[in-house]
Amino acid sequence: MEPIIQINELNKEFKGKKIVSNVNMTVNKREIYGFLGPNGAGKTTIMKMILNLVKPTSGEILVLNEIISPTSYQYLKKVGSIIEYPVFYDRLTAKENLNLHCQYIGFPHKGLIEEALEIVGLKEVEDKKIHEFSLGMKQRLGIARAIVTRPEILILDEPINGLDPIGIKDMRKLFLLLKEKYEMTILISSHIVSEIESVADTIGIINDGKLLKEVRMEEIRKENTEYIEIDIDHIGNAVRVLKDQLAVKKYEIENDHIIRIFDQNISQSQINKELIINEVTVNRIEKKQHNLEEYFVNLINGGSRHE
Ligand SMILES: Nc1ncnc2c1ncn2[C@@H]1O[C@H](COP(=O)(O)OP(=O)(O)OP(=O)(O)O)[C@@H](O)[C@H]1O
Repeated sequence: MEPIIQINELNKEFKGKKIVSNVNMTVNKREIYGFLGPNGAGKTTIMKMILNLVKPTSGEILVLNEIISPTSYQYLKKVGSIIEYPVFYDRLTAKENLNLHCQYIGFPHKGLIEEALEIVGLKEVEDKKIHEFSLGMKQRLGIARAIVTRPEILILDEPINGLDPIGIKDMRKLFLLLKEKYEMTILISSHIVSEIESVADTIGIINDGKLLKEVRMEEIRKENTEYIEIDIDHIGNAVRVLKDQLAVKKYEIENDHIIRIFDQNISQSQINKELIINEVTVNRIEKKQHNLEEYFVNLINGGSRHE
């Protein structure tokens, strides 16, 4: 894996208030990096620092092996982005908007405009005025604008926010196309796990300006496939039995009566039997599937997982 964005010990303060704290992050070439965190976690601020729109208080950002300084701008030719909501001229058509953008940035290859519209699925409506566009169409046009120069890196701030289920599905397809066919590296922020769970290769989970975890999706899928959830009366006794009699190693205490067991080599019936023998009342025992949503919520809330 080849790092394409590398962030080291990044900090940002606004008027003495820490917004980003000691963030270390690596986005690898040709991956989709899902940047997950609740509203106000600091995602946009970090994206703006990568794009040199906001200056870090301290720390280092490397993009395509170049250390970003306040005067770096050449690298931006290789980076496309949508930060916050994409804005267009409402009375102009989709194509006219992209034409204007290319003139503005001095990009001469007009042929690529048609191609960008084709890629995002807006070729047929290129002559429609923007005020007739839906939110999903505007988001796709934003992406067309961001990819018209064929950047190596695409930075998208909440591109799925507010879209309907079909719009979300189309967007996911588009991300995969851009990664696979056009070999782009994509950094996407979101506060809704399910929006990017299926397309992300890596996720970085951020809360309160701190990167809590950076992990490959395949690891999460492997780690969190199935678990057994038990509802018991006596948490202390149950934990003792699980550890001493069954050598359970990976478990999580959800609350004062629910435990989740992640060890894959211990069966539901073994657990049930051992708890009953040891006089722990089992109210419920069942197999469940862990999903990223729970993983995310658990991390944000500082869950009590034992390994
Ligand atoms: N220019 C600024 N001056 C002061 N505070 C700021 C500024 N920009 C951002 N902040 C604050 O920094 C924090 C992080 O904001 P940021 O927009 O980076 O979060 P986010 O994770 O992108 O959330 P959202 O999805 O709501 O945009 C917020 O508390 C915000 O109010």
